[in-house]
Amino acid sequence: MNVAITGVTGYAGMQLYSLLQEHIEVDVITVYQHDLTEPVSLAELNPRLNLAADDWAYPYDSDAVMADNDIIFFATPAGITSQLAQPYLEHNFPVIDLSGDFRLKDPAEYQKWYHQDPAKAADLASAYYGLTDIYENPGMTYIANPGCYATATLLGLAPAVMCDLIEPDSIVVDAKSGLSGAGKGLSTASHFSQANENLQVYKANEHKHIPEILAELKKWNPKVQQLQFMTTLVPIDRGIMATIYAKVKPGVSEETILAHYHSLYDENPFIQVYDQTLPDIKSVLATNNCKIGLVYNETTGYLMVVSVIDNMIKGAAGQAIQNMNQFFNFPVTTGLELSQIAF
Ligand SMILES: NC(=O)C1=CN([C@@H]2O[C@H](COP(=O)(O)OP(=O)(O)OC[C@H]3O[C@@H](n4cnc5c(N)ncnc54)[C@H](OP(=O)(O)O)[C@@H]3O)[C@@H](O)[C@H]2O)C=CC1
Ligand SMILES: CC(=O)N[C@@H](CCC(=O)OP(=O)(O)O)C(=O)O
Repeated sequence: MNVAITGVTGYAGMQLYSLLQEHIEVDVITVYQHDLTEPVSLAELNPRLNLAADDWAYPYDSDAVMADNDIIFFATPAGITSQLAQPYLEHNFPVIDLSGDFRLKDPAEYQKWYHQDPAKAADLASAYYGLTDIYENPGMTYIANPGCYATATLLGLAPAVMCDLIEPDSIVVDAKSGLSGAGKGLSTASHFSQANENLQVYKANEHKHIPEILAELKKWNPKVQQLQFMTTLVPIDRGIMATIYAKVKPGVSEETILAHYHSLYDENPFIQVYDQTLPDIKSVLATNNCKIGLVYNETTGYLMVVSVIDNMIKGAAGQAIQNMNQFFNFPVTTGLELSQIAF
């Protein structure tokens, strides 16, 4: 098959390109770039790509994309696909959108959390939220790839919320991310001398993944109406750890909790549940895995869930490929049998 990517000069796009190069169902990857007026050498556009032979990058053109490809991936910032999606939606052409533009269903909510103009309500309604480890795509062509923090948090909470094991108003998430989560652009917070040897809490109660996470939790259990969610920038290249706390419901035992986590995830090749040791970030780096550790505190009645992912893979490019595999009915692990870094 032929795949198109736009945003290959960014972190997520670069990661996606390199994973697609190894995908056995992918014959041709064509890069379309927003600021080109004529084809340029791909090696020149992004010298960091590992190319067997040089290729071309083309000016972005939706007609050319649809004529020559079977699917397009957008690894572009928020506020772009809301402007570019229309032709693909009209033609039911498969899109995997790594940005947040089509994750929320309510345009006003998007405006509130993203501070940008939303896509049309009807277009948002026709997008599918591709949390692939939980949902099966019924064949919808516009796939909104989940956010990185949202993925770690939702996978960590799914059994507890779906099976009504925790008090619905007691969920607190303390999530940490490495710097690649912020993309290639530099800000004061991500400047080396500010980020190195430092921890920075940011976007307190304002993070755009809050409504995304809450929307799914409410679908799973309408009793969940709120979420306390915090994000911290940690001085590592990649990786997310979501440490989640929630009060366990009276009468729910540790064994019951473990049984529900194992029941939802034991058949999933990408998710591992731990009840003795807690997972760390390095153990998922360079993989599409999510490792989930559980600790129950009998004294306080709180469950702590530790959910770790590689933000660039499970949190972005890997999950995007999982969505492509699901859409085209390829085996779920195709192109995603990645070895963790051994150290
Ligand atoms: N980094 C991560 O861990 C994750 C990222 N994402 C999402 O993936 C998307 C890409 O993120 P990331 O790679 O980190 O971001 P980067 O800033 O690193 O890359 C953004 C890419 O989009 C391109 N771009 C910029 N402006 C436009 C435009 N107006 N039209 C089209 N393309 C444009 C950039 O091109 P140029 O070189 O010209 O600037 C670049 O290729 C974002 O929506 C992000 O939220 C999702 C989950 C995790
Ligand atoms: C460290 C860091 O800055 N992380 C980004 C992660 C956002 C992201 O990549 O998610 P989207 O796909 O929803 O944009 C942030 O907190 O905004």
